[in-house]
Amino acid sequence: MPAVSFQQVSKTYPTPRGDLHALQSVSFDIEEGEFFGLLGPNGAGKTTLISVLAGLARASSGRVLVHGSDVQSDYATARRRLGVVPQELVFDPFFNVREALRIQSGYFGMQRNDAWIDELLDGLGLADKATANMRQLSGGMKRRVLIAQALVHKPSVIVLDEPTAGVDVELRQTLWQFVSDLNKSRGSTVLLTTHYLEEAEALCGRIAMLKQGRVVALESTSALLARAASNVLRFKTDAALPIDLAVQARITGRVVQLPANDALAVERILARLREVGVSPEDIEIRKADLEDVFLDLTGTGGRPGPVPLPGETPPDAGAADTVTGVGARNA
Ligand SMILES: Nc1ncnc2c1ncn2[C@@H]1O[C@H](COP(=O)(O)OP(=O)(O)OP(=O)(O)O)[C@@H](O)[C@H]1O
Repeated sequence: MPAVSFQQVSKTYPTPRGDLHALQSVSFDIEEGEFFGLLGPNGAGKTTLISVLAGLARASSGRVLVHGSDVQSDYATARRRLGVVPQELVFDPFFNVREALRIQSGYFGMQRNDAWIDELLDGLGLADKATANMRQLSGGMKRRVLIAQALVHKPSVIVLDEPTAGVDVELRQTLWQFVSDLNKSRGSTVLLTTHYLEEAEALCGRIAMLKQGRVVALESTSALLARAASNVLRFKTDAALPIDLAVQARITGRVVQLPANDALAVERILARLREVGVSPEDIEIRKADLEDVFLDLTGTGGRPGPVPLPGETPPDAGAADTVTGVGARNA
């Protein structure tokens, strides 16, 4: 039996400008013990799908099962098996960290849960904050508590909705270490949405990509990577690219990246640049990554969210991230 089964899930929001189809017949299963990634550009429907799974939103049609229990008709059983880490920082300011975790355990009818609470505090780097009031914690520490709260009832399915958006590298590493350990040692199923494609590539065995509420890819991470052009030519330039290259390029500020499978493709690109008088700087060839596939499939012409990949220029730092941006920037 799958850990999670999405069956023909649709969700429509009525808006003043007509119905908005946030999810359209989304169907896929997540098997027990999988580390599964849900990716998609902003507005693709990731949070809506997770809200339906967590019983926070009702699907307009279709159904979602958690270990066979329907999240609507058998909410309590399904919810017990889910540990959902929300995007927003919501917390009760009146309690200290340990109290908050004990109260959360109580919601699930778990008494004497302190051994597990200690393990969570240790694993998430919160051991010295156990008696700190929630109000006194930094944003990063509060996020760690939210994660601990989601895991306090030992759920078999862990759902992480962009848990590392805007958090520092240290927390990201602590979190991934901890969740990977749970996945490997306890066999927990993990469903992760993230804007960091590198993270999905490193952690997820299988990935679903959503675009405008529909599944556009559902494959193992390695199969998705195999879809990418195997090499990418990367260089810097201030000049405008000729349109035939611009339409294939991924551009971040001065950095241009073009699919180039073999030496001949590299030569052709360089010859074309010479022809139009563009001199590329810092030329290198790298292996294609998940972002290349993502851009190909979702056609967003940019990365999937506002968070830059490590080592890249943030999109709001004057970078033109789309093909049309090339013309706009360099025309
Ligand atoms: N309560 C709502 N009422 C109307 N429209 C909504 C509501 N919640 C979400 N939407 C719309 O549904 C679509 C999917 O939104 P959703 O938040 O699920 O996307 P997402 O993939 O999680 O995006 P992001 O990466 O930005 O978080 C968007 O067009 C969004 O504007």
